[in-house]
Amino acid sequence: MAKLFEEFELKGVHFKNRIVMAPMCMYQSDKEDGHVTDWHRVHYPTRAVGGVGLIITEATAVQPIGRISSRDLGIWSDAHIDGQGEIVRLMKANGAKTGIQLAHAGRKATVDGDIQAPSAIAFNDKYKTPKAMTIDEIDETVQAFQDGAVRAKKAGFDVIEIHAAHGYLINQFLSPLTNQRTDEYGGTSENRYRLLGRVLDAVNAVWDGPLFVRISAEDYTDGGMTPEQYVEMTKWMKQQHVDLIDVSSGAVVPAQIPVFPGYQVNFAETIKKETPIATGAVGLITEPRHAEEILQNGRADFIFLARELLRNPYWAYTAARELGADIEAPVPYDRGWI
Ligand SMILES: Cc1cc2nc3c(=O)[nH]c(=O)nc-3n(C[C@H](O)[C@H](O)[C@H](O)COP(=O)(O)O)c2cc1C
Repeated sequence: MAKLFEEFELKGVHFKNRIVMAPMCMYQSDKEDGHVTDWHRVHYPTRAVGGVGLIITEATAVQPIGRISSRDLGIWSDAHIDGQGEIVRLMKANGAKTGIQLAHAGRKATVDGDIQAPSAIAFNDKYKTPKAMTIDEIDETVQAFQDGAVRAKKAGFDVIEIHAAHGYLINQFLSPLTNQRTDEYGGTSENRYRLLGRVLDAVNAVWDGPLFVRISAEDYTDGGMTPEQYVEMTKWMKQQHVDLIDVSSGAVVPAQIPVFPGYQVNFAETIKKETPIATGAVGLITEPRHAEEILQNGRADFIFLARELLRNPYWAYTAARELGADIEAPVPYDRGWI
């Protein structure tokens, strides 16, 4: 049996295969209110019908000030629970486990008004210069992640992923390139980790399901973070009951990224072996045999796919045929999936 179709369990949640839909912003909320729309109601359950084991929905803002765009999904108010619950129900009804990525954009927010970050440094000249966060604002943000987790639980999600990658707020604290604070949130790796550590504690207090963290393992810039440096932090994450590190890279500062099939897999492998902890490999993985190689060689535990699932929501079916795995078709598709 192909490993891609082997089951997996984390904290009592059973995954039917190792195929994960990576979070992808759709920017399809109406009226800047962060609510789910028909687009989400069609887009996400379609991937469930297509056989994806776990669907992690897009970066979902825990505070309006932390939106990447004004059309991001939100979970900053109780009014968001019903809409999120509806897409969870539709995904589950079609056989997938469900995850939400809790997010705050920090200095990469493109909303009206002031934006926040660890330090008052703009990403580039196209972005606003953020205000350096006060301790009170940090406290409010930690609380917002906890409130978001409570709402995600009420909506019925199986997995919470904390977005600590791609140069968004938590990542801005983790990397010395973006964090030039001189208080207890900046300087040493312990201090730069403090915001993520507090967010994980706050989420753990209200959440006992599988907990993932997405990191940018490599900043591709001198003086920035590397996978080896992240090993120290992923050990701390493991102590804080994190079950899986979703290993992405880049976007912390403008940098040239060498991109090729599987370009981030080595980072997932380093984190997995050195921590050790379960990892997700992501980034230009499109071929079933490539996915199988990564799993069989013990380089990661889950395969996260993003753009390939935009092209082919039935990738799991395609992969099963190619790898000779026998997977259950949705009953109405039985005559087609043979
Ligand atoms: C349209 C689009 C939206 C994305 N939005 C998010 C997001 O909300 N959160 C996130 O962590 N990554 C996001 N990403 C990055 C993907 O999750 C993934 O890491 C990246 O596309 C590389 O994987 P791929 O080669 O399979 O597409 C996005 C990517 C795309 C193409």
